[in-house]
Amino acid sequence: MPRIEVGGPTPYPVTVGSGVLDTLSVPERHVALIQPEDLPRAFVERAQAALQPTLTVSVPARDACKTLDVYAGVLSRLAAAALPRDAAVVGLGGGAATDLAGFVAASYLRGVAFYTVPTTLLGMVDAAVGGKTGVNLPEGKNLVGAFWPPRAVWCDTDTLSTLPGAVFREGAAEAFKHGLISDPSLLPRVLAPEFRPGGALLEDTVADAIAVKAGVVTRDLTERGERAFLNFGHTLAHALEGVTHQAIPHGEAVAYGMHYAARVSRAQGGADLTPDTLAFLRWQRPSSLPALTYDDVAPYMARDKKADADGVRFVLLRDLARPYLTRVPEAVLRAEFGGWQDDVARLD
Ligand SMILES: NC(=O)c1ccc[n+]([C@@H]2O[C@H](COP(=O)([O-])OP(=O)(O)OC[C@H]3O[C@@H](n4cnc5c(N)ncnc54)[C@H](O)[C@@H]3O)[C@@H](O)[C@H]2O)c1
Ligand SMILES: O=C(O)C(=O)C[C@@H](O)[C@H](O)[C@H](O)COP(=O)(O)O
Ligand SMILES: [Zn+2]
Repeated sequence: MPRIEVGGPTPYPVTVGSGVLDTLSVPERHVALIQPEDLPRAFVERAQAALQPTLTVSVPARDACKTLDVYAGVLSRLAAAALPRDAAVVGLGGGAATDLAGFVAASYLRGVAFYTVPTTLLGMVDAAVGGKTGVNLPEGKNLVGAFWPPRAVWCDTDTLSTLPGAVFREGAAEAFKHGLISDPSLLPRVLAPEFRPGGALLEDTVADAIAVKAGVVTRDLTERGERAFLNFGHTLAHALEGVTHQAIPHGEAVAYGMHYAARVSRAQGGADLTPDTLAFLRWQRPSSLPALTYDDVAPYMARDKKADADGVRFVLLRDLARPYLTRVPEAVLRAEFGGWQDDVARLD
C-alpha cells in the first residue's frame, strides 16, 4: 500500500489504498467528524465505527459549505458540545469539506489537531494534503483561511467507485496539473483508460500525483516560493468559479484555466503546451461556460492571492516541468483570453 511522507515543520504520512477507511485511528479522545451531507452513508458509518466521534457534523455539499455562515455554525456545534482543546477535527469528503474542516480546526480554541480522509480524486491528489484551509467570500475563492497541515491523510481508493464520472474527471485536472508542473509521466497516465476507479493505473497514479504535492509543500509550506507553482491555471480558474457563483466546479475551472495559462505561456516565449491542455479538456468534457468578457473575469483575477503590491502574477511554463512566476502585460492577457474563448468554443 503506497505511503507518502510529507516533511516540513510538522511531518505526516499520506496512506493510499483499498480499505484504508476502516483503519482510521487518532490519539485524541474526542473527535469532531465533519462530512458533506450527500456523502454515501456507508463511508460515514465506516469512519464513525473506526473513530467513535464525539459528534458528527453534516455540512452542505460542494462549495456551499465553504462560507463564513457554515463555518460559524460548525464552530458553534463544537463549542456547544464543549469539545476540548486536545480534541481532533477530522474532515471526511471532497476538497470543499476538508477545506472547511481544516479552517475549523485551525481556529477553534485557536487550533486543534486536524486529519483528512479525502473521498474524491481531487481531495486525494491535492486538497487534503498540504494544509491550505479556508472558505470563500462573495468576492472570490478561498479569500479567508489559514495554513494548518493535517497530522495524517488517509486515501481509501475504493471510495472513488461511487463518484459520478464528471467528479472523477474534475479531480484528474489537478493530477494533470502536477504532470505539467513537475512530473510529465503523469500526463499520459491520467488520460489512459485504466486511470479510473478500480483501474490498473489508479493507485500508483494517485500516489505519484500526491508525491508531487507532498514534495512542494515539504519544501515551502506557506507559499513563499515554489508552492505558487501548484497554482498553475488557478488565476483564471478561481475567476471562472467566482463569476459563475461556483456553477463551474473547481476541477473544471482548473482545466479551463490551465489551457489559458498554456496559451499565455506560449505568448511569453514558452514551449507550446496547448495541445496537451486541449487534449485534457477534450477528455474531461467540462460544463459549458456562460458568455464572458475579459472585463468580467479581470476583477476576480486582481484578487488572486499571488498578486502583490505591484499587481497580479501568473504561473507560466517555460516547458514541461519548468514553471515560473511572473507578471504579464495586460494586452497579452486580454488577447489570449480571446484566443482561449475561440478554442473553448471549438471544443464542442
Ligand atoms: N486546500 C487545497 O489545497 C485545495 C486544493 C484543490 C482544491 N481545493 C478545493 O477543493 C474543492 C473541490 O473539491 P472536490 O473536487 O473534491 O469537490 P467537492 O468537495 O465539492 O466534492 C464534490 C461532490 O462529491 C461528493 N462526494 C465526495 N466524495 C464522494 C464519493 N466518494 N462518492 C460520491 N460522492 C462523493 C461531495 O460530497 C460533493 O457533493 C474546491 O472548494 C477547491 O477550492 C482545495
Ligand atoms: O496547495 C496549493 O498551494 C494550491 O495552490 C493547490 C490548488 O489546487 C488549490 O486549488 C488551492 O486551494 C488554491 O490555493 P489559493 O491560495 O489560490 O486559494
Ligand atoms: Zn486547485
